[in-house]
Amino acid sequence: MERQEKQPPSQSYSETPVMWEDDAAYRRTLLQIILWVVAVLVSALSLSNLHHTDKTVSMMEAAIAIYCLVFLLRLQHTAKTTWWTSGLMLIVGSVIIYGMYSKGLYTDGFYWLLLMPPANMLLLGLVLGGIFTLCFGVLGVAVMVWAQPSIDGTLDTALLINASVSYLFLWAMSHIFEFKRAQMVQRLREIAARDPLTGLHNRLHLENIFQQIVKSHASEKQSFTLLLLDIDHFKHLNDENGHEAGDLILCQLSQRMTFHTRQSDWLFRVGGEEFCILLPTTRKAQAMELAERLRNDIQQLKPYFHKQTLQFTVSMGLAEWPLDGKDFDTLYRQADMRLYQAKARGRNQTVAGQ
Ligand SMILES: Nc1nc2c(ncn2[C@@H]2O[C@H](COP(=O)(O)OP(=O)(O)OP(=O)(O)O)[C@@H](O)[C@H]2O)c(=O)[nH]1
Repeated sequence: MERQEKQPPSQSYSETPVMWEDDAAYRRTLLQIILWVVAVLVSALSLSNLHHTDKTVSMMEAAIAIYCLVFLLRLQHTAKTTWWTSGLMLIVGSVIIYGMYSKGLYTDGFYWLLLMPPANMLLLGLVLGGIFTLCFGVLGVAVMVWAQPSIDGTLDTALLINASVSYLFLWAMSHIFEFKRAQMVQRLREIAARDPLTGLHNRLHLENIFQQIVKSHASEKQSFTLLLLDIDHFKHLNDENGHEAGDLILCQLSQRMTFHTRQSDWLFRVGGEEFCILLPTTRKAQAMELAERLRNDIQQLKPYFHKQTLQFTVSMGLAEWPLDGKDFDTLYRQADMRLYQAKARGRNQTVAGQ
């Protein structure tokens, strides 16, 4: 297979949405709690305002309560939670701003506005949450400057400064919290998806990545190959030279695999001495060339361990999508069967079938 120009790493987790539903699940749970709290709270406020103050605000609060209940019903079924959440924050923010503008609710409105930075960050993340926080902050200050003189004829500069500083402080704190949380989630994702010894991906997301590759290849009518690789007589190597020597072999093999593949290929350690490579846009014939190049290279590899040279070989089985199987289980089983054939035929060889 022709070695392609090095591309920017394609194995970024942000490009693999199916892999990381944990973060979405976190926001979903958070949303569920917040929606219930907001629905109950604004219903109570709506009833209270209906009797005491502004009827428009009361109607707006009732609208928020209804929106929350509809959102709660849709939450488990919609993939567009960001749209729904943005809608919620937009309505809540608008009611707060209107409340601040209408004279009677001026002071209360400001306190409610302070909820915007943490709520936006928690529910919408750094970028979208930041945009919402900025917009409502600017609107809040504008409303204070315009509306305040109309109440008593003067502008309370101290109050305006205090309000702005409090808002900015809360925004900064929420931003740092969300930034650190996102960083930690990313780090945990990387740890969870990698094999600590070789640094390759573990099998946790193999099937997800496979589905992703199928999706992109099906639309462009292209093929790709799944390669299974197993070290020959690894138990014997371990028994003869010790577990540490075995670990060294695993690491050297991983390095050679990385060297012989492109950055767009996916490398997994799927078991003790078993590896899987997904080769996008690669037909079996090309994959066979790569496999043989890799096999010959490994055969000549002589890792040095405790004053002795180690030698090992590998066997491989190939299967091409969609020729040898359309779903993950069928394709993997086919490659595994061919790997088994390679072992049965004497090891140190690749079997690709017809
Ligand atoms: N050093 C080391 N050995 C491991 C690791 N994981 C699994 N193994 C060993 O890998 C060996 C696998 O042995 P087998 O499954 O019998 O396979 P094999 O000896 O390679 O035989 P064939 O595959 O038939 O050629 C076992 O001895 C495991 O203990 C690891 O992380 N490090």
